[in-house]
Amino acid sequence: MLEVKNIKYSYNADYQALKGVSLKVEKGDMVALLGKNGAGKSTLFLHLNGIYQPDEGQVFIDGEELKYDKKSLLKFRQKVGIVFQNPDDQIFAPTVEEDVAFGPLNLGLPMEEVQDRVEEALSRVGMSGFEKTAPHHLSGGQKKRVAIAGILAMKPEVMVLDEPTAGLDPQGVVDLSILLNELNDEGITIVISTHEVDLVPNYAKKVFVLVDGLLIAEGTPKEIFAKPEILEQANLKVPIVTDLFQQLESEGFDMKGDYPLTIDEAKDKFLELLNKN
Ligand SMILES: Nc1ncnc2c1ncn2[C@@H]1O[C@H](COP(=O)(O)OP(=O)(O)OP(=O)(O)O)[C@@H](O)[C@H]1O
Repeated sequence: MLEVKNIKYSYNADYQALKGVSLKVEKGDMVALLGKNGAGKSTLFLHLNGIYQPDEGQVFIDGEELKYDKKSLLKFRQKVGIVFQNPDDQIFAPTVEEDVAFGPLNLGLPMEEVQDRVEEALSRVGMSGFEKTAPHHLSGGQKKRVAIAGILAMKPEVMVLDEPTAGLDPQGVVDLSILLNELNDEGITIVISTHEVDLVPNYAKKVFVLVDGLLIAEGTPKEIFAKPEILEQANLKVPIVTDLFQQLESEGFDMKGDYPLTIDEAKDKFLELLNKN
């Protein structure tokens, strides 16, 4: 439903940040975009609702091409909401509630509906009670939650989150993973960029790997984390539990090529190995 075709983008004449990226995200999917610092993840995301216009290539939603006139952009942005890497780039209103209300008000929704959406969005990110607070009095993690609420209040079909866990405390990371899984279960398509490989298998059905402005691989987390050459090229590591089982294999445990990616999978594998010995 969200499709990018051969996007090229240069910030200046001698540096091309995206060198021809194509990808498709199916409706209802939850995907992760992995890549080292400077790979082009944010640049790609800023194309997904027309903040950047590519030098070449196109972006489509539900088969409809994004044009860069006001009407097309507005329509596209109702469907695709982006949570920026830095919440200070997103939050600008004098109070939290005004900030979260900004998008729904711009859609021309009645005041009562706007208030309901603001209340619900703040509650879902654990920020009820901060309605009247000035955003610059919030911590980094709290600002991130408000930025997410602002996009949630728009009720988008697709949510794009650029490193959403950066700046969150450990419980905040768990809460966000749960929220994203809930939103995905409710039918929202989710695209996330991250460096946190330990979390990826907990939510991503599919992973894309970006290296120097080019996608070099796509597949399930199992497929991607089983390819050391891809991980090395992208400066990525396997999840820590996978690393543990790879080390156990070198101590003589037979993994049959199947390495756990999550704590739950690791627990099952341990029990299986213990029962055999
Ligand atoms: N506004 C800009 N002007 C010039 N170059 C830029 C600009 N923004 C990004 N770049 C360059 O484009 C490349 C891709 O940057 P981008 O921010 O998309 O990477 P990223 O994968 O999101 O990195 P990170 O993981 O560090 O957030 C980098 O080499 C970066 O220096």
